[in-house]
Amino acid sequence: MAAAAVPVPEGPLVVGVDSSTQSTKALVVDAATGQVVARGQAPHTVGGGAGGDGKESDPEQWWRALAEALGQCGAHARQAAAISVGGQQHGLVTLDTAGRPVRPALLWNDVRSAPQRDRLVEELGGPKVWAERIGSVPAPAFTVTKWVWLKETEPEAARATAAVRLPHDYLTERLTGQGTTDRGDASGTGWWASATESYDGEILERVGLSPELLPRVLRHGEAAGTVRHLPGLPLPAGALVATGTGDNMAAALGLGLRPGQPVLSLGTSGTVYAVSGRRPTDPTGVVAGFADARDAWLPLACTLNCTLAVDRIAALLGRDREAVEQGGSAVLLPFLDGERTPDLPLASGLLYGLRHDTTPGQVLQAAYDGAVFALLTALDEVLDADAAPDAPLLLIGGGAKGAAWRETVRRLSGRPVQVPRAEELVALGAAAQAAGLLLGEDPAAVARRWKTADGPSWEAVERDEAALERLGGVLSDADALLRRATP
Ligand SMILES: Nc1ncnc2c1ncn2[C@@H]1O[C@H](COP(=O)(O)OP(=O)(O)O)[C@@H](O)[C@H]1O
Ligand SMILES: O=C(CO)[C@@H](O)[C@H](O)COP(=O)(O)O
Repeated sequence: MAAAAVPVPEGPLVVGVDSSTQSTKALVVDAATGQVVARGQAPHTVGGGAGGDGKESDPEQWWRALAEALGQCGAHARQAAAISVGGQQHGLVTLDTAGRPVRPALLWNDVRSAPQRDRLVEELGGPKVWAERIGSVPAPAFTVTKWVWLKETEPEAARATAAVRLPHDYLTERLTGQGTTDRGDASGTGWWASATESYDGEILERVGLSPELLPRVLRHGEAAGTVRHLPGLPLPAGALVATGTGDNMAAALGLGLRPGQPVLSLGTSGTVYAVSGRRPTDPTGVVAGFADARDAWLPLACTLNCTLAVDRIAALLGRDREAVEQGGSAVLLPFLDGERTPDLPLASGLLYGLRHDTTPGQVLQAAYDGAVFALLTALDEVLDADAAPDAPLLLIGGGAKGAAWRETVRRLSGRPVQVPRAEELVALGAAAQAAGLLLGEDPAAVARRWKTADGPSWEAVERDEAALERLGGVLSDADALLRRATP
């Protein structure tokens, strides 16, 4: 059978980039119709740092991966009129006076700054003060905690730092030559106050970081600049560059979300979020009070252990990731990397409730249950009065392609589930932002016009209360163990 021909593009072409933990994905999209005309993907390496217990990546590798992913898009990328970069949130990129990385970036899922986080939260007056001012009680994911860790652990690297960037800022700056960021990604640093929508001078002073080292925060709809003459990068010089944003904010744009529509994203991180008109200020720290990429808010909860953790358990059991079996009493808390939601940065994985008749497939199902339970518990906190209790959960991220993930979410949430056919929603959101800038349109309206959220849906099933109760019970009874580092 002949391959289906890609229709001739109607409108100008735009590029959307997702620079995430595991890889860079690039899409070339027809701005008029949302048709993806070309795509590329190149992997990243995540290392453990000097002690082996961190999560670090080389920003130069992200840049090379971007060039490779764009290269795979062939001639289409060279015809793009605008581009935007969505990136993994929170990562600390430190640059020297020549704009080169001083050291590898500290990633969002590196929990080594947990002691610095605890101290910082107390020093500023406790969780409530942070929540009111910043919008979030920082987790060790937040950039501010990583900067303090760097100053204490590698003071020479901190001294050599002439600029501090987030992953998407770094890539955008390499495209334009301008140090810029946006309010969405800035809201995950811990030094951008959601109450005033500006950098917080007192926090910056407390952590010894000059505001001059930080990028300018662009407003929604502003341009970051244009693509410089960059030989070797298959993009036309002069193409418009949009602000870019954090990956979750980009996915929210990519879905054209309206307030209160709940999203559950299954990737390296698990996230649950919704757009809201109200600025979040959750003093428990479960809900991060991020800004979205427009002018609203994006209350969000994030877990560290999602698809990679469950895939690891499947590999340990020697099973395909779909080879789950129902039944039994096993409970698995898959906190292989420590955990952020619940706030247990030192935790490791825990398996409980084994019997002679427990099967490997049941243990694998228990890993899915543990990962999804943490997200659904947080979802209740993320959603506010805007949210309809029976609204379908939009399931996105690499895991949304898997039946075991989808069925676990249905069984533990009791909600209808919809899986958008469009797979790369972060990159599509970035493309919608680029198209919005180019055409002078609201990027969320662009995504709605592209019908990015369309896809099959599954009805609600009865919630598996027994499984939820078992998981909740083990989580609270094992609290002391989960707060301890493994010897
Ligand atoms: N067909 C599939 N079924 C289930 N999970 C999948 C499938 N394909 C990819 N994945 C999962 O998707 C994950 C990557 O998701 P993605 O959203 O691309 O991650 P990230 O953006 O965090 O790098 C992988 O860890 C893998 O477990
Ligand atoms: O830390 C968070 C959100 O607060 C993560 O969601 C990161 O933004 C990483 O995303 P992925 O690489 O898993 O997409």
